[in-house]
Amino acid sequence: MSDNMTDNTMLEVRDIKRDYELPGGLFKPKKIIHAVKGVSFKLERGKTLAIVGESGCGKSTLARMLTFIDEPTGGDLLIDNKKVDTRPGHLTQDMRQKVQIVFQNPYGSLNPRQKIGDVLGEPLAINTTMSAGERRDRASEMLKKVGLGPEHYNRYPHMFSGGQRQRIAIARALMMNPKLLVLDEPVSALDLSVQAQVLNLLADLQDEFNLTYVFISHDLSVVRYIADEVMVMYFGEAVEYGTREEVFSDPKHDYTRTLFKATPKADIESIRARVAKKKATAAA
Ligand SMILES: Nc1ncnc2c1ncn2[C@@H]1O[C@H](COP(=O)(O)OP(=O)(O)OP(=O)(O)O)[C@@H](O)[C@H]1O
Repeated sequence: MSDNMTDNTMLEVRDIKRDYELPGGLFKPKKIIHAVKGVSFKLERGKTLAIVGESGCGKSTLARMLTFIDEPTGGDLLIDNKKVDTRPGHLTQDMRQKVQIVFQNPYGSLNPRQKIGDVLGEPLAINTTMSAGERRDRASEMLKKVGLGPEHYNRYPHMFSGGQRQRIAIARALMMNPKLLVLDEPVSALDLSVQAQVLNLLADLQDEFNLTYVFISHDLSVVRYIADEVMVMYFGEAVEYGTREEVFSDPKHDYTRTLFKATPKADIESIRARVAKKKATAAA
């Protein structure tokens, strides 16, 4: 048996880099920004890697490279044990479908004039030969999976709360049966109690579909709840990388210690308590 057949790795990133060139002017030389300076990690199927760090550390750039929005300037990206050809025009349809992204503010990406049922059916209309009836069934089924109902099918984005809109964005991301979800600050714009509900939903969907998550966040309380592994980024570099237990119980890097000190413990306890309470209610 080849290694690939036994390997449970969903995502492997080898020394990935992204530079941005800022054009110069008459008296100003052009400038290169090293947004991501060579990051490597491996993530197993069904697991969650949280990427933490303050604004500007390169988290979103990494997210954009993992989802093929930005082309890396160096390094390799392997998804499902296949090396991805990230050059424009070379990405296969199959690879594109395997990876989806959910952003912090789904409102920006939802067409205000499109009914939610059509929002969900669109990826199927573009990428499959499914009939309108089949698309409708699948969209309704997915609405149910994210905790919404058939009555929501014909409503417009403005008729939903922030938490519901994030559920819709998650549903849309799942329509093509992806294997990897990149979640870029998916709960940061939501109230704490709604955050807990959406995190719970993500955990349930992960179990049900064996999804692999890369979860970008600046919020350590959320990371502590959701992550199996944690990477801390600082000025484009991964300064810390390990299991959640390792990173939280024994942070190695000064930056991580400073980051942890800045997070009130009450936040962590409060989100854990809310999630536990929600789970208990659901089980009752
Ligand atoms: N398209 C771009 N052109 C030029 N520079 C960019 C571009 N995108 C990002 N950068 C720069 O790259 C660095 C990393 O940015 P990035 O958005 O990845 O950080 P981040 O950690 O996600 O921050 P935030 O949480 O604020 O989004 C920053 O210095 C940023 O200014």
